[in-house]
Parts: sequence; C-alpha cells; structure tokens
Amino acid sequence: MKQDELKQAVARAAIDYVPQGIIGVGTGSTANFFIDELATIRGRFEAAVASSEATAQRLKNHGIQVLDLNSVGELEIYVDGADEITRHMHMIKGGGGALTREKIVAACSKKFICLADDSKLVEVLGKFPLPVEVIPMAQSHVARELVKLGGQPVLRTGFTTDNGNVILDVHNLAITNPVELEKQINQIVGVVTNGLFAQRPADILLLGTADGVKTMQAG
Ligand SMILES: O=C[C@H](O)[C@H](O)[C@H](O)COP(=O)(O)O
Repeated sequence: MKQDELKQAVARAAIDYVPQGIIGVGTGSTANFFIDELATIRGRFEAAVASSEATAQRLKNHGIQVLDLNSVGELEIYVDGADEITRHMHMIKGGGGALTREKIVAACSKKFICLADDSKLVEVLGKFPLPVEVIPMAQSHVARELVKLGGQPVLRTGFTTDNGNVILDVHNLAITNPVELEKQINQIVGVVTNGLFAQRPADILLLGTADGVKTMQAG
C-alpha cells in the first residue's frame, strides 16, 4: 500500500474519535488528510482550533469554523501526525516547522490522537533530525549549546515559523531519555521549544499498516 493510502486510512479512522464540540487540528500531510475527512462530517462538530496558519487556511477552505485557542476552554481531542513515534507514544514532531503551536494546542487537549503510517514507528527516536524553534538572535548560541549535547544542528534555510522564528534541525542526537532531553533543550536560552513530545506523549496511536489500521496506546 502506498504511504498516502495509509495516511488516508488513519485519517478516516480518526473520525470515530471526533466529539461534538471543538477539535484541535495538527499540521502536515497526514493532518491534511484528516482535515479533508472532517469536511465530510461538517455539522457533526462545532469548530476547530488550528496548530498553524496552513491548517487554519485548509480548514477554512472546507468551510470549517476556526477558533482562537484563547477563546475556548480545554479541548476534548487533538489530532496530529508525527515524524517518529515509539511504543511509549513519545514523538518527534516539527518536520513541517509547526512544533510550537502544535505543542500548545496539544497541551490544551485532554487526548492526543496521533496518526501515522507504519514507517514512523521506531524503537528509538532520533533518526529524524530533531527540530528546535529558536529566536533568530539566539541562533548561534543555541547551536553551540546543542553541539555540547552531542548534536549537529543545521539551520533550516529559507524557513520562518508562523511565530517569526528559525528552526535548527539537530542531527545525530542519541535520544535515550526523551523526557529529560526535551526539558534540557527547552532550558537553553533562546529556544522556544523543541520537537520532542515526551513530557506530553500521545494517548492513542492510529497506525496505518498494510493489514489495516492498528490502534495502540502507551505500553
Ligand atoms: O510540523 C509539522 C508536524 O509536526 C507534522 O505533524 C509532522 O512533521 C508530520 O508530518 P507529515 O504528516 O507530513 O509526515
């Protein structure tokens, strides 16, 4: 099965989790499939909160109302993809550069439902370079600190986040303790946040495989 077909299958499966109220919606190609599925059930839920400008635009294009996070209470669910995910539901996210807003919307949601094709399921995180969102003037400082942690930071050239910042993609990190590393990187002055979602892992993983969609939880 092609990767896009797997993404579409998990996006369709996620519709079963959509509550009547307001949904947090992630960013990326898998989230886009989910948005397109949401469009088919418009009217069965109230509105959405978007984790990026791109997602907000796609939702609006489908006629789905997009609300400001500050105007709503806690969300029932947040649905998003990942670049890598482990059986413990720890993730690397931010391949599309939306990590900070994604982390914020996820933090405001009771349940994180991760959608992924089976190429994203890994034993240990870190083959995918870890995105770190950085205030532009702190770029060199943060890069030096990331080298001290054993990584090789590479500036994502020509890319600015929705928040006006830059991304350093950190290669070759040995991510043996994702919870600690997430905290450690976030303590570097100038870092907005990093793409490790370990302190707040996913609750449910809908994994697209050639044998169908598997539902997994932390274990
Ligand atoms: O910033 C982007 C997000 O974290 C995405 O959820 C992640 O990169 C996965 O994207 P895709 O579904 O396109 O593989």
